[in-house]
Amino acid sequence: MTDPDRTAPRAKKRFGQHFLKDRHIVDRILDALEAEAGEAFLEIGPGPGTLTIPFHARGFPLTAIEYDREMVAYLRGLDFDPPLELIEADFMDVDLDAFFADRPQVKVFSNLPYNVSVPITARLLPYRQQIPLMVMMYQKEVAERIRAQPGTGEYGIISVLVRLFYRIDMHFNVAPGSFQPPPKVQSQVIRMHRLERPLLTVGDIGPLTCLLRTLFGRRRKMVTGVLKKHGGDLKNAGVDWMDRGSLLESFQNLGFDTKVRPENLTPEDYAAWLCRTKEYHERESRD
Ligand SMILES: C[S@@+](CC[C@H](N)C(=O)[O-])C[C@H]1O[C@@H](n2cnc3c(N)ncnc32)[C@H](O)[C@@H]1O
Repeated sequence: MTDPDRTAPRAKKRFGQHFLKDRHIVDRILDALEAEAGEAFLEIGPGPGTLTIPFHARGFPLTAIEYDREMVAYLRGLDFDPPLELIEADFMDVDLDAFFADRPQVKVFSNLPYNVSVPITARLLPYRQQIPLMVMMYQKEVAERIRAQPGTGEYGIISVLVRLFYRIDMHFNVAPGSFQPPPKVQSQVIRMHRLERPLLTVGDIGPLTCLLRTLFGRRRKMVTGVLKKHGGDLKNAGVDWMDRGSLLESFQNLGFDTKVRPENLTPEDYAAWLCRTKEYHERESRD
């Protein structure tokens, strides 16, 4: 389907463009999607179509969102049959409520622009019910943060948020030489499979993120101390039940060590804590 007369635009630094040139890595990413008939797919940042063209050739419905107008024009000039649905936009501005309203289940893949890889990932999480699987390439350190174990220096907000809803069941490293131009950093692809039963069953990402920001902003301090001192910040969380008193009461009630630090609580601990906090608040408001 490619038009041999057309030359892809040159990579631009400001869009984080490092194009995959290693066909073996391209195939590994596309195979990791475990695409099946009837499924729909979203690619973020197709660039010149490195992943897009071979994936489209596999015959699955694909939507791609690309910010760089020049890349969009280039892709539009290629003869995709059936046509590729291409949205020219900054992914961070796309109306995802509208996008996912029309598409009940969409597998997502991307060789992410590294400067916005975490915000893009965080922006997808509220739509997890529509996203059964993601295969994403990150700067290696970022992928390792997402995969990090509690108690380690890498473990943080994005590790908790992703793993409340997804199981990371596959990862592999990609060397700078697999890209054109080569980035200065190592890369890593991770596959995230949605959990059949999400760990978090109350509230949503917004309030939880507010709590995690308050805590991980002082990750070496004790959770109880941080809450006593900065729990007032949670007014901005947007839910009435996540108040300092309910959080402290349920924390104690769950039997967590009062000396524990934010980085020592697992995603399961955070989920249980939030659930108990909501129950506690509701009981208090009723009585
Ligand atoms: C690392 S390149 C990957 C290109 C191609 N998919 C590949 O694997 O070779 C990242 C792509 O994301 C695009 N991009 C950067 N920021 C974006 C944003 N905010 N929204 C959508 N696309 C973006 C870039 O223009 C670029 O095409």
